Amino acid sequence: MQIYQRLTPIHAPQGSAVALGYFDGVHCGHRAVLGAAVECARAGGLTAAAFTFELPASSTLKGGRILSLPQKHARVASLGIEEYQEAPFDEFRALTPEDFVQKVLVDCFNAKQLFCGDNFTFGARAAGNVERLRELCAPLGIGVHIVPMAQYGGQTVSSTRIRAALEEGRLDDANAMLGTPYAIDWPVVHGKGIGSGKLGTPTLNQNYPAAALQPCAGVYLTRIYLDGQWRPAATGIGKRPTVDSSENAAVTCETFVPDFSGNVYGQQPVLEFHKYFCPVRKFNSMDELAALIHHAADESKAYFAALNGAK
Ligand SMILES: Cc1cc2nc3c(=O)[nH]c(=O)nc-3n(C[C@H](O)[C@H](O)[C@H](O)COP(=O)(O)O)c2cc1C
Ligand SMILES: Nc1ncnc2c1ncn2[C@@H]1O[C@H](COP(=O)(O)OP(=O)(O)OP(=O)(O)O)[C@@H](O)[C@H]1O
Repeated sequence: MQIYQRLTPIHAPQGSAVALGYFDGVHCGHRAVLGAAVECARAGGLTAAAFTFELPASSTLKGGRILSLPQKHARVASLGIEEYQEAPFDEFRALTPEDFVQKVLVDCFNAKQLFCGDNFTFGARAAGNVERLRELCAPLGIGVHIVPMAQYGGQTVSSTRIRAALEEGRLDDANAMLGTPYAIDWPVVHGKGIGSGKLGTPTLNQNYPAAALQPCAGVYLTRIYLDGQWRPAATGIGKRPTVDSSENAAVTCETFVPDFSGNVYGQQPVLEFHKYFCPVRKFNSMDELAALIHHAADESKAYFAALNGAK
């Protein structure tokens, strides 16, 4: 997938089928929109493209990011999108709906077919909606396709609902709406050395950047991609009350990978979250904390053994 970080003409000699939106999480609704653009492009000899944008790290416009950019890109690319435009929001935020259609969709995309959900808005102050998009595109011969809104639990799937589910510890709901497990790939950083020391359970620390959405504190059954294979693991997200009782203790994200030893500092392994296991607690001793970590790791091994056995 070719990624453009500025508003640039893409490679679309026969024109393009373009999916439109922010796509944080690349959830099942987004997949339907992106997938429809890919299908249309393949059937009609067009280039499969997506128009999205990047917000400054400090922006609260859309809430904390569900996925890192590499994770977002990997998921969009896996759906078959060939050309991906991810301009800074400021490059087009002031365009009128008319200018957005001309300068972005016509000049940059050579768009022939557009795909979005019925809540898509565009142009300065989100002045354009899907009816306006249709009005502006009809005289240009550009087709506008509104993809039916994906539902979960009787309500429309949205990035906002997924953020709430992750923050409330409802990982099953978040994963069902995402259509694939929630995952992170933050760089592995050094911890305090307690894990490999007193605790006897070395942990791999992948702490969240400020702009990212942080799921609910807790212990999770996870799997991590290391040295070319998926390995069952157990992850704790929280303030580590057993080892740090200070009020403003940092929240860390630490993963114990049983039967693995290796130096992965600086790498960005993908860590998938499969089950919420239990809350983080203050234990009376390091032995009790170590027992919980081993127990969670055993549960994770059993969970993935059962999952792989069922395939
Ligand atoms: C699966 C798992 C569960 C954890 N649960 C807790 C917990 O309930 N309470 C707690 O204080 N710390 C918990 N932790 C964090 C440990 O305290 C932390 O991994 C340990 O202190 C090592 O820190 P270090 O990486 O800075 O050396 C957990 C860690 C893991 C990997
Ligand atoms: N449930 C859904 N089903 C189908 N398409 C959707 C769904 N949700 C959003 N879309 C469409 O996918 C594209 C990207 O959506 P976008 O990321 O802008 O919003 P969202 O998922 O509704 O999140 P938010 O909660 O931030 O509004 C848009 O075209 C939007 O209309």
